[in-house]
Amino acid sequence: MSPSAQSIWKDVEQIRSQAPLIQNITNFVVMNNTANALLALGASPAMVHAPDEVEDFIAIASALVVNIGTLDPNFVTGMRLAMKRAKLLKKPIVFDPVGVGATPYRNQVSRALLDLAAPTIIRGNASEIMALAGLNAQTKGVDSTHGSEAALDSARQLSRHFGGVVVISGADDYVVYQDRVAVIGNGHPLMTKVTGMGCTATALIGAFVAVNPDAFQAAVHGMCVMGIAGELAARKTPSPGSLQVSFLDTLYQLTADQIQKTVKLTNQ
Ligand SMILES: Nc1ncnc2c1ncn2[C@@H]1O[C@H](COP(=O)(O)OP(=O)(O)OP(=O)(O)O)[C@@H](O)[C@H]1O
Ligand SMILES: Cc1ncsc1CCO
Ligand SMILES: [Mg+2]
Repeated sequence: MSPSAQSIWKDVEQIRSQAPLIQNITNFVVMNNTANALLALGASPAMVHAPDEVEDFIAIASALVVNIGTLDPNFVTGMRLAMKRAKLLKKPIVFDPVGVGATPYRNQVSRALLDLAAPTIIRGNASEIMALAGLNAQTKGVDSTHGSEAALDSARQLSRHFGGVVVISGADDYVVYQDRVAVIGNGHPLMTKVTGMGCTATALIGAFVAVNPDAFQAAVHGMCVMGIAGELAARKTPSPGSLQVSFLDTLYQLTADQIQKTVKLTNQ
């Protein structure tokens, strides 16, 4: 079934009623933002990265989100253990290759993690998706220097190689799986002035894939809700500090009617 306003709302209701536990191994910059976004959506976040406990924790979690934003060797050990165990236990993995392409360390770690345990869903901006697919893409640290459509071929290639869903975020978001592509036109440019909105999108996808076994749908639903909440929040404020707060409030109060009226989703 193609994703639609109705299927988005069905998953939002599932998340609100089930409050799935989402294990996050994520970066120090966004830990608070993404935990609050998961709570506002209705999920139950836990930021757990110590190598000594990640394997035990994934046993009780419904999905694993791995984000390489503030990478260090201890985090990498935790990521390897958690991803391997998640694979074994058939728990979905969502991977965010923050800043890949910027340094050889990020490239090596990302490729090794993907080879160790192929994620269910990968979400990055255009530069990150292109770098991950092996293109020598220009990147400016954690920000993209390309429009999202520039990474479509790379996303298709990654999806074929790892067998999972690939999301390219940006002004338009693309969700790619095999021969399927969905385009989401929601969002607002002010969202790029709040740190970690991409990381937040990845975390929200973690909640959707925890309640929906169709990973393509889950990724589309997560990106739609992200974009809709950002767009509605930006109608209430012109500045990034209050956008961050308004985004959480909007997410918490999101209704089926708002989704229906705001969603800009094209299934290709
Ligand atoms: N120019 C834009 N116009 C409208 N919405 C946008 C724009 N850029 C980003 N967004 C929104 O912000 C979300 C986050 O995407 P973005 O590509 O900026 O992530 P990112 O670069 O990975 O961010 P970060 O690394 O800070 O987490 C997108 O899914 C989209 O909803
Ligand atoms: C700013 C920043 N630096 C490393 S991770 C991160 C959060 C946005 O990706
Ligand atoms: Mg990012």
